[in-house]
Amino acid sequence: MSLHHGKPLCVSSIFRPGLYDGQVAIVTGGATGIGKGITKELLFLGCTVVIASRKADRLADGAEEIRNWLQNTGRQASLHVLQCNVRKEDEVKNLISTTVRMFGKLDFLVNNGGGQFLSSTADIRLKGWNAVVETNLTGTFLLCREAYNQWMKDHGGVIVNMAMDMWKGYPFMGHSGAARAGVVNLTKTLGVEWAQSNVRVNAVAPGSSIASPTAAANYGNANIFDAAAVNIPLKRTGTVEEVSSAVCFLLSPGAAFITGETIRIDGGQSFYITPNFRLSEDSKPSDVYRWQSQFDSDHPTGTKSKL
Ligand SMILES: CCCCCCCCC/C=C/C(=O)SCCNC(=O)CCNC(=O)[C@H](O)C(C)(C)COP(=O)(O)OP(=O)(O)OC[C@H]1O[C@@H](n2cnc3c(N)ncnc32)[C@H](O)[C@@H]1OP(=O)(O)O
Ligand SMILES: NC(=O)C1=CN([C@@H]2O[C@H](COP(=O)(O)OP(=O)(O)OC[C@H]3O[C@@H](n4cnc5c(N)ncnc54)[C@H](OP(=O)(O)O)[C@@H]3O)[C@@H](O)[C@H]2O)C=CC1
Repeated sequence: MSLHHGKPLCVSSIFRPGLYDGQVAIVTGGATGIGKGITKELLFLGCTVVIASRKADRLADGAEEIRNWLQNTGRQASLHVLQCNVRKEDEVKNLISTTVRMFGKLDFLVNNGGGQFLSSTADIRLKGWNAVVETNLTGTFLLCREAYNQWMKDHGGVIVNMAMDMWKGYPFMGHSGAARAGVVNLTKTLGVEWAQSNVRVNAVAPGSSIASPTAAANYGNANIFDAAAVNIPLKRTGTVEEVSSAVCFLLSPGAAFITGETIRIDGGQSFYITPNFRLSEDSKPSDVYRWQSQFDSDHPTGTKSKL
């Protein structure tokens, strides 16, 4: 552990201190989980960060925790909070315009906010489908469009979007898998369309394995991510910091010649097995998928692992 102004430096970033001095970023969903990790690293590297999501109490609690944490590293936080539901066009427009008005610029946009619920696709109601697609795909589109039109078109910038391990489809998350595949495709398109404005657009695709209390709470099981480890070639779950460092790389000049790309952060999981779901032992080839959860005691996935 190193010391900074006599205080223990309790975080490490592989990037040089001050890398993002004077830069301004928006991180959606920046008060929890992966977004909080990204916010911390950007602040640590000198960036001004605006975190934005739906719930004011979450934003306030997250901001307080982040400020306290940053103080312990000996740095001053330039952290700001704006409420925004990415599904609402007027709120997205307001988030971008307020940020540009307050800080005079917008260098980075991290479209991290999002999520879904588990359901067999046959049981998803239209309202639920729309909620997930609007959150993950339409919200990403709206934020990209507004960031570009209101600032980046004339000044350049970098955008990082959020995908997931939907490469082979995503049983029981059909809505989110489809939306995230759309995000990957949109990322390629924008990488080409906006290159003329020196705007780079990339994405990260975490495996189903980045543990955070808020993410796990969404599925009603605090250990839901741990159960994924057995199907990950690197034999462990990932951390929010490991997503953050990939995002910070994509935002950095080190990635100046990378655009339209999606980086997998999944310990090799997506090259090995479809996440978390498997055909039941008695299924015939024509059978529909039957969900066997990692927690199904009759068929614990772990005992079937060949690794
Ligand atoms: C074993 C291994 C596994 C392993 C599984 C591990 C997964 C790891 C991979 C991915 C990890 C992550 O993404 S972790 C991130 C997790 N975090 C999140 O998901 C947070 C954000 N999510 C959400 O807010 C919600 O899920 C989302 C649906 C998107 C928005 O909800 P809202 O309440 O705002 O939406 P509304 O517009 O009110 O519409 C809600 C409608 O959605 C549907 N709906 C919502 N929740 C529902 C539910 N639980 N079940 C059915 N249907 C539901 C209903 O139709 C609702 O309508 P009514 O019928 O009228 O009520
Ligand atoms: N954890 C994992 O293994 C994986 C996560 N992901 C994705 O990474 C991102 C971060 O997830 P994670 O940190 O794990 O989970 P969290 O549940 O902690 O984070 C989700 C964040 O998104 C925000 N959010 C959700 N809906 C909206 C909305 N409509 N408008 C604005 N903000 C919204 C939430 O804030 P609020 O409730 O205040 O709106 C919350 O801060 C998500 O997109 C997630 O789906 C992808 C693959 C794997």
